[in-house]
Amino acid sequence: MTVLKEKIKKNTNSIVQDKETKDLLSRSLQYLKAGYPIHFTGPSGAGKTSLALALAKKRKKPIMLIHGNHELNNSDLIGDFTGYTSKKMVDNYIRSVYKKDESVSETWRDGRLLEAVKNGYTLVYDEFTRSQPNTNNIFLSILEERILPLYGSKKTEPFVKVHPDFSVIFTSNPEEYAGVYQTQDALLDRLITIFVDYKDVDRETSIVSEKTDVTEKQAKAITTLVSTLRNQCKDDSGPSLRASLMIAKLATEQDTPIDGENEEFKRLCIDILGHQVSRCIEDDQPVEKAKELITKALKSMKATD
Ligand SMILES: Nc1ncnc2c1ncn2[C@@H]1O[C@H](COP(=O)(O)OP(=O)(O)OP(=O)(O)O)[C@@H](O)[C@H]1O
Repeated sequence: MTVLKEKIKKNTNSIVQDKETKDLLSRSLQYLKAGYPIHFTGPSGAGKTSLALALAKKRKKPIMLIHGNHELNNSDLIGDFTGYTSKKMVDNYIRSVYKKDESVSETWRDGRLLEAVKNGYTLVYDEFTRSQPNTNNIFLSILEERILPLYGSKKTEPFVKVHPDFSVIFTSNPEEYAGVYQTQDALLDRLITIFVDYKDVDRETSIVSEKTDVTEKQAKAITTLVSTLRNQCKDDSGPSLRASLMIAKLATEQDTPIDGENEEFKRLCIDILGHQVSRCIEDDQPVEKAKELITKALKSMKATD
Protein backbone atom coordinates (compact mmCIF):
# COMPACT_ATOMS: atom_id res chain seq x y z
CA MET A 1 0.00 0.00 0.00
CA THR A 2 1.31 3.45 -0.88
CA VAL A 3 0.80 6.19 1.66
CA LEU A 4 0.66 9.66 0.23
CA LYS A 5 1.88 12.33 2.57
CA GLU A 6 0.41 15.70 1.75
CA LYS A 7 2.93 18.47 2.22
CA ILE A 8 1.37 21.75 3.18
CA LYS A 9 3.50 24.72 2.27
CA LYS A 10 3.73 26.95 5.31
CA ASN A 11 4.20 30.68 5.31
CA THR A 12 7.93 30.80 5.89
CA ASN A 13 8.04 34.60 6.15
CA SER A 14 5.61 35.06 9.00
CA ILE A 15 6.76 35.52 12.57
CA VAL A 16 5.49 33.13 15.22
CA GLN A 17 4.19 35.22 18.09
CA ASP A 18 4.30 33.34 21.37
CA LYS A 19 3.44 35.16 24.59
CA GLU A 20 6.97 36.51 25.17
CA THR A 21 7.27 37.75 21.59
CA LYS A 22 3.84 39.41 21.78
CA ASP A 23 4.76 41.12 25.07
CA LEU A 24 8.06 42.32 23.68
CA LEU A 25 6.40 43.65 20.53
CA SER A 26 3.70 45.50 22.41
CA ARG A 27 6.22 47.07 24.84
CA SER A 28 8.46 48.10 21.98
CA LEU A 29 5.53 49.61 20.10
CA GLN A 30 4.70 51.75 23.12
CA TYR A 31 8.30 53.02 23.27
CA LEU A 32 8.27 53.82 19.55
CA LYS A 33 4.95 55.65 19.91
CA ALA A 34 6.47 57.73 22.69
CA GLY A 35 9.22 58.75 20.24
CA TYR A 36 12.08 56.50 21.40
CA PRO A 37 14.04 54.44 18.90
CA ILE A 38 14.34 50.71 19.62
CA HIS A 39 17.53 48.71 19.33
CA PHE A 40 17.41 44.89 19.35
CA THR A 41 20.80 43.38 20.05
CA GLY A 42 21.82 39.76 20.51
CA PRO A 43 23.47 36.71 18.99
CA SER A 44 23.14 35.79 15.34
CA GLY A 45 19.92 33.96 14.51
CA ALA A 46 18.15 34.96 17.73
CA GLY A 47 15.37 36.62 15.71
CA LYS A 48 16.24 40.34 15.88
CA THR A 49 15.53 41.17 12.24
CA SER A 50 12.26 39.22 12.30
CA LEU A 51 11.22 41.12 15.42
CA ALA A 52 12.24 44.49 13.98
CA LEU A 53 10.23 43.87 10.80
CA ALA A 54 7.21 42.62 12.77
CA LEU A 55 7.39 45.72 14.97
CA ALA A 56 7.74 48.02 11.96
CA LYS A 57 4.66 46.37 10.39
CA LYS A 58 2.64 47.15 13.50
CA ARG A 59 3.15 50.87 12.93
CA LYS A 60 1.24 50.60 9.64
CA LYS A 61 3.54 53.05 7.86
CA PRO A 62 5.75 52.30 4.86
CA ILE A 63 8.92 50.47 5.87
CA MET A 64 12.41 51.33 4.65
CA LEU A 65 15.08 48.69 5.24
CA ILE A 66 18.80 49.52 5.34
CA HIS A 67 21.53 46.94 5.95
CA GLY A 68 24.63 48.16 7.72
CA ASN A 69 27.97 47.59 5.99
CA HIS A 70 31.37 49.22 6.19
CA GLU A 71 30.99 50.89 2.80
CA LEU A 72 27.68 52.58 3.60
CA ASN A 73 28.17 56.35 3.43
CA ASN A 74 26.34 59.67 3.36
CA SER A 75 25.61 59.35 -0.37
CA ASP A 76 23.67 56.15 0.28
CA LEU A 77 21.85 57.70 3.23
CA ILE A 78 21.24 61.29 2.15
CA GLY A 79 21.54 61.06 -1.62
CA ASP A 80 23.85 61.73 -4.49
CA PHE A 81 24.22 63.39 -7.86
CA THR A 82 23.69 60.72 -10.45
CA GLY A 83 24.72 62.66 -13.55
CA TYR A 84 23.61 65.57 -15.72
CA THR A 85 20.54 66.35 -17.76
CA SER A 86 20.83 68.79 -20.59
CA LYS A 87 18.08 70.69 -22.33
CA LYS A 88 18.55 72.35 -25.72
CA MET A 89 15.97 74.46 -27.52
CA VAL A 90 16.54 75.73 -31.03
CA ASP A 91 14.08 78.34 -32.23
CA ASN A 92 14.25 79.05 -35.95
CA TYR A 93 10.62 80.00 -36.46
CA ILE A 94 11.54 83.22 -38.23
CA ARG A 95 14.09 82.25 -40.87
CA SER A 96 16.33 85.24 -40.37
CA VAL A 97 16.43 84.65 -36.55
CA TYR A 98 18.34 81.71 -35.04
CA LYS A 99 17.92 81.29 -31.28
CA LYS A 100 19.59 78.53 -29.27
CA ASP A 101 18.93 77.99 -25.56
CA GLU A 102 20.95 75.32 -23.78
CA SER A 103 21.06 74.41 -20.08
CA VAL A 104 22.77 71.63 -18.16
CA SER A 105 21.73 70.65 -14.64
CA GLU A 106 22.84 68.02 -12.16
CA THR A 107 20.41 65.22 -11.32
CA TRP A 108 19.92 64.53 -7.62
CA ARG A 109 18.64 61.21 -6.24
CA ASP A 110 17.35 61.09 -2.65
CA GLY A 111 19.08 58.56 -0.39
CA ARG A 112 17.10 56.00 1.57
CA LEU A 113 17.38 57.79 4.89
CA LEU A 114 16.32 61.13 3.40
CA GLU A 115 13.30 59.49 1.78
CA ALA A 116 12.28 57.83 5.05
CA VAL A 117 12.84 61.00 7.11
CA LYS A 118 10.89 63.24 4.70
CA ASN A 119 7.92 60.93 4.34
CA GLY A 120 7.57 59.59 7.89
CA TYR A 121 8.47 55.96 7.13
CA THR A 122 9.54 53.39 9.69
CA LEU A 123 13.22 52.76 9.14
CA VAL A 124 14.64 49.34 10.00
CA TYR A 125 18.42 49.72 10.16
CA ASP A 126 19.56 46.12 10.29
CA GLU A 127 23.02 45.32 11.69
CA PHE A 128 23.81 49.02 11.99
CA THR A 129 27.11 48.38 13.80
CA ARG A 130 28.53 46.93 10.57
CA SER A 131 28.61 50.50 9.22
CA GLN A 132 31.44 52.76 10.27
CA PRO A 133 30.64 54.79 13.41
CA ASN A 134 31.16 58.12 11.59
CA THR A 135 28.49 57.09 9.04
CA ASN A 136 26.07 56.53 11.91
CA ASN A 137 26.81 59.97 13.42
CA ILE A 138 24.03 61.39 11.27
CA PHE A 139 21.52 59.63 13.52
CA LEU A 140 22.57 61.85 16.43
CA SER A 141 21.01 64.93 14.79
CA ILE A 142 18.00 62.94 13.64
CA LEU A 143 17.28 61.60 17.11
CA GLU A 144 18.20 64.66 19.13
CA GLU A 145 17.45 67.74 17.03
CA ARG A 146 14.92 65.97 14.74
CA ILE A 147 16.73 67.29 11.65
CA LEU A 148 18.68 65.58 8.89
CA PRO A 149 21.69 67.64 7.76
CA LEU A 150 22.02 67.60 3.97
CA TYR A 151 25.81 67.25 3.67
CA GLY A 152 27.09 67.61 0.12
CA SER A 153 23.68 68.11 -1.45
CA LYS A 154 24.30 71.74 -2.64
CA LYS A 155 20.68 72.48 -1.62
CA THR A 156 19.76 75.93 -0.33
CA GLU A 157 18.27 74.39 2.81
CA PRO A 158 21.09 72.95 4.95
CA PHE A 159 18.79 70.33 6.50
CA VAL A 160 15.31 68.78 6.35
CA LYS A 161 13.01 68.48 9.33
CA VAL A 162 12.23 64.95 10.45
CA HIS A 163 8.59 64.01 9.72
CA PRO A 164 6.69 63.45 13.01
CA ASP A 165 5.76 59.87 11.95
CA PHE A 166 9.36 58.87 11.27
CA SER A 167 10.82 56.25 13.62
CA VAL A 168 13.81 53.93 13.65
CA ILE A 169 14.37 50.36 14.76
CA PHE A 170 18.02 49.27 14.95
CA THR A 171 19.40 45.75 15.20
CA SER A 172 22.95 44.67 15.96
CA ASN A 173 25.17 41.81 17.00
CA PRO A 174 27.23 42.22 20.17
CA GLU A 175 30.61 43.93 19.87
CA GLU A 176 32.63 40.72 20.08
CA TYR A 177 31.26 39.57 16.70
CA ALA A 178 33.62 39.78 13.71
CA GLY A 179 33.08 42.74 11.38
CA VAL A 180 31.24 44.80 13.97
CA TYR A 181 32.29 48.34 14.99
CA GLN A 182 31.96 49.72 18.48
CA THR A 183 29.00 52.09 18.71
CA GLN A 184 29.51 55.62 20.00
CA ASP A 185 28.07 56.02 23.51
CA ALA A 186 26.22 59.16 22.44
CA LEU A 187 24.14 57.11 20.00
CA LEU A 188 23.53 54.19 22.35
CA ASP A 189 22.45 56.67 24.98
CA ARG A 190 19.54 57.75 22.77
CA LEU A 191 18.22 54.24 22.08
CA ILE A 192 16.19 51.77 24.09
CA THR A 193 18.36 48.68 23.79
CA ILE A 194 16.67 45.33 24.33
CA PHE A 195 18.69 42.13 24.46
CA VAL A 196 17.21 39.36 22.31
CA ASP A 197 18.61 36.01 23.34
CA TYR A 198 18.15 32.50 21.92
CA LYS A 199 14.72 31.09 22.70
CA ASP A 200 14.28 27.98 24.82
CA VAL A 201 13.66 24.60 23.16
CA ASP A 202 9.86 24.82 23.45
CA ARG A 203 9.66 28.22 21.75
CA GLU A 204 12.08 27.13 19.02
CA THR A 205 10.05 23.93 18.56
CA SER A 206 6.84 25.82 17.91
CA ILE A 207 8.61 28.06 15.36
CA VAL A 208 10.14 25.09 13.52
CA SER A 209 6.86 23.15 13.42
CA GLU A 210 4.97 26.28 12.37
CA LYS A 211 7.37 27.24 9.57
CA THR A 212 8.28 23.85 8.11
CA ASP A 213 6.45 20.63 7.30
CA VAL A 214 7.82 18.56 10.20
CA THR A 215 5.60 17.36 13.06
CA GLU A 216 5.89 18.94 16.50
CA LYS A 217 7.69 15.83 17.79
CA GLN A 218 10.23 16.01 14.96
CA ALA A 219 10.68 19.75 15.50
CA LYS A 220 11.40 19.11 19.16
CA ALA A 221 13.99 16.43 18.31
CA ILE A 222 15.78 18.84 15.94
CA THR A 223 15.75 21.89 18.21
CA THR A 224 16.90 19.77 21.18
CA LEU A 225 19.82 18.48 19.09
CA VAL A 226 20.80 22.00 17.99
CA SER A 227 20.48 23.54 21.45
CA THR A 228 22.50 20.68 23.02
CA LEU A 229 25.34 21.51 20.63
CA ARG A 230 24.91 25.27 21.13
CA ASN A 231 25.25 24.81 24.90
CA GLN A 232 28.66 23.20 24.40
CA CYS A 233 29.99 26.31 22.70
CA LYS A 234 32.29 28.69 24.53
CA ASP A 235 30.36 31.76 23.38
CA ASP A 236 27.25 32.82 21.47
CA SER A 237 28.57 31.75 18.08
CA GLY A 238 27.00 28.28 18.10
CA PRO A 239 24.26 27.02 15.77
CA SER A 240 21.01 28.95 16.00
CA LEU A 241 17.35 28.45 15.15
CA ARG A 242 18.37 29.02 11.53
CA ALA A 243 20.23 25.67 11.59
CA SER A 244 17.14 23.90 13.02
CA LEU A 245 14.97 25.40 10.27
CA MET A 246 17.49 24.28 7.62
CA ILE A 247 17.62 20.70 8.95
CA ALA A 248 13.81 20.49 9.15
CA LYS A 249 13.30 21.92 5.67
CA LEU A 250 15.96 19.80 3.95
CA ALA A 251 14.98 16.58 5.73
CA THR A 252 11.36 16.94 4.59
CA GLU A 253 12.29 17.98 1.07
CA GLN A 254 14.64 15.03 0.68
CA ASP A 255 12.31 12.62 2.53
CA THR A 256 15.08 11.86 5.01
CA PRO A 257 13.83 10.24 8.23
CA ILE A 258 14.45 12.50 11.23
CA ASP A 259 16.31 9.82 13.11
CA GLY A 260 19.71 10.07 14.79
CA GLU A 261 20.56 6.52 13.62
CA ASN A 262 19.86 7.22 9.96
CA GLU A 263 23.04 7.74 7.90
CA GLU A 264 21.50 10.30 5.54
CA PHE A 265 20.17 12.35 8.44
CA LYS A 266 23.57 12.19 10.18
CA ARG A 267 25.25 13.45 7.00
CA LEU A 268 22.75 16.30 6.75
CA CYS A 269 23.31 17.35 10.38
CA ILE A 270 27.10 17.20 10.03
CA ASP A 271 26.93 19.31 6.85
CA ILE A 272 24.73 21.94 8.47
CA LEU A 273 26.18 22.01 11.96
CA GLY A 274 29.80 20.85 11.52
CA HIS A 275 31.45 24.12 10.58
CA GLN A 276 29.63 26.25 13.15
CA VAL A 277 30.28 23.78 15.98
CA SER A 278 33.96 23.48 15.00
CA ARG A 279 34.31 27.28 15.24
CA CYS A 280 32.78 27.61 18.66
CA ILE A 281 34.64 24.87 20.57
CA GLU A 282 38.17 24.83 21.87
CA ASP A 283 40.10 21.81 20.60
CA ASP A 284 43.32 21.04 18.71
CA GLN A 285 41.31 19.32 15.99
CA PRO A 286 38.05 21.25 15.97
CA VAL A 287 36.59 19.69 12.80
CA GLU A 288 36.99 16.13 14.10
CA LYS A 289 35.81 17.12 17.56
CA ALA A 290 32.71 18.81 16.11
CA LYS A 291 31.82 15.63 14.19
CA GLU A 292 32.27 13.63 17.37
CA LEU A 293 30.01 15.97 19.36
CA ILE A 294 27.32 15.94 16.65
CA THR A 295 27.42 12.12 16.40
CA LYS A 296 27.13 11.85 20.17
CA ALA A 297 24.18 14.25 20.29
CA LEU A 298 22.51 12.36 17.42
CA LYS A 299 22.85 9.07 19.32
CA SER A 300 20.80 10.41 22.19
CA MET A 301 18.16 11.73 19.78
CA LYS A 302 14.95 9.75 19.83
CA ALA A 303 13.64 8.36 16.51
CA THR A 304 10.55 10.26 15.37
CA ASP A 305 7.93 9.77 12.72
N1 LIG B 1 9.48 34.50 16.27
C1 LIG B 1 9.85 33.94 15.13
N2 LIG B 1 8.93 33.41 14.30
C2 LIG B 1 9.28 32.85 13.14
N3 LIG B 1 10.53 32.74 12.69
C3 LIG B 1 11.50 33.25 13.46
C4 LIG B 1 11.22 33.88 14.70
N4 LIG B 1 12.39 34.27 15.26
C5 LIG B 1 13.35 33.90 14.38
N5 LIG B 1 12.82 33.30 13.30
C6 LIG B 1 13.53 32.73 12.15
O1 LIG B 1 14.86 32.44 12.57
C7 LIG B 1 15.80 32.81 11.58
C8 LIG B 1 16.76 33.84 12.17
O2 LIG B 1 16.03 35.03 12.48
P1 LIG B 1 16.58 36.51 12.20
O3 LIG B 1 17.17 36.60 10.83
O4 LIG B 1 15.49 37.43 12.55
O5 LIG B 1 17.73 36.54 13.27
P2 LIG B 1 18.78 37.70 13.60
O6 LIG B 1 18.89 37.71 15.07
O7 LIG B 1 18.40 38.95 12.91
O8 LIG B 1 20.11 37.10 12.96
P3 LIG B 1 21.45 37.85 12.46
O9 LIG B 1 22.05 38.52 13.65
O10 LIG B 1 22.29 36.73 11.94
O11 LIG B 1 21.00 38.80 11.39
C9 LIG B 1 15.02 33.35 10.39
O12 LIG B 1 14.84 32.28 9.46
C10 LIG B 1 13.69 33.74 11.00
O13 LIG B 1 12.66 33.64 10.06
